[in-house]
Amino acid sequence: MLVFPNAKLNLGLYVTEQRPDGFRNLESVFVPLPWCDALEVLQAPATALTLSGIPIPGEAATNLCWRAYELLKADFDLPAVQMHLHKAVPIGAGLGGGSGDAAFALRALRELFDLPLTTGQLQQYARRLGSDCAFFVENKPVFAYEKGDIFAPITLDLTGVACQVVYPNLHISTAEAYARVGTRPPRHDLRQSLAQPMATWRDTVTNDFEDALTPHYPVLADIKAALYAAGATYASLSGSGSAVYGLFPDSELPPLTWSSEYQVWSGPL
Ligand SMILES: C[C@@](CO)(OP(=O)(O)O)[C@H](O)COP(=O)(O)OP(=O)(O)OC[C@H]1O[C@@H](n2ccc(N)nc2=O)[C@H](O)[C@@H]1O
Ligand SMILES: Nc1ncnc2c1ncn2[C@@H]1O[C@H](COP(=O)(O)OP(=O)(O)O)[C@@H](O)[C@H]1O
Repeated sequence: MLVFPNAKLNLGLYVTEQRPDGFRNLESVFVPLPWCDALEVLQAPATALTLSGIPIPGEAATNLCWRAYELLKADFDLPAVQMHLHKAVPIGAGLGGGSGDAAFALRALRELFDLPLTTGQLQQYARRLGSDCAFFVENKPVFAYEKGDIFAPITLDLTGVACQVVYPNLHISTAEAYARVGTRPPRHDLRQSLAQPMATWRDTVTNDFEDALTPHYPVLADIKAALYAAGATYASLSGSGSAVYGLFPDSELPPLTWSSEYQVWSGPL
């Protein structure tokens, strides 16, 4: 079975409270971003994971695809599988690339072996692999809260919106980003703000990580300014960075030229 785990973007992100379990409560809107890895899962005589594309730090057994398999194997009599992951989504980018791989591995294993798991049950497994992993089970725009793993529906019309995502070859780990950010009450009602015309989002749809990280990584502000200068209606850091994206509602992407060291994805949302 061949699947294409996509990434995500955050439209606004408020880090609101410290939790007793050490995590933070947040509020954000997650939307699927069609920048994809490729993952093949086949029944095989012995379990193995092979990798290509962007190098992923750590042993195969720490890879989120492997951990997804181990998680289900603990509860179901799964046969051995051969998995191959081709990595294209940058890591440490705030694009949830690893989380997407994990959730798509869970989904592929459920389908391949006909596991009797509801969407809610699969989301519970996904939550054990990472806070934003459960989002990729349904993979549709949601308002996310608590650890970013509880969802409420949101209506968001992004038809005709073109997007450019710029990864400045800068790995910011999620743990580092959370260590640098404080907590504060939400600055706006995100769902209300996103219901207004996109031209108003610049002032109301903000990401707390952007304020916390930009003083340490000025390149983030430079990319955002370049996207606005090129005509973006809205631009922001995604998640805990370091990818910055611009939205262009008339489907027209600007002829922007970025450093050859950057990775850039452009297309409709
Ligand atoms: C910031 C967000 C926003 O969408 O995404 P990314 O930018 O990483 O894609 C998420 O909260 C990232 O979720 P995820 O990447 O799954 O994080 P996890 O593996 O669960 O946690 C990594 C570390 O981040 C911190 N963490 C994570 C989530 C949360 N709600 N509070 C936290 O404090 C903890 O220090 C934790 O040890
Ligand atoms: N399949 C995978 N793809 C990407 N990162 C993975 C994967 N498996 C484990 N990881 C680990 O997860 C971390 C990054 O996850 P990722 O979701 O890409 O981060 P971010 O959302 O911040 O860009 C890295 O420490 C990486 O080693």
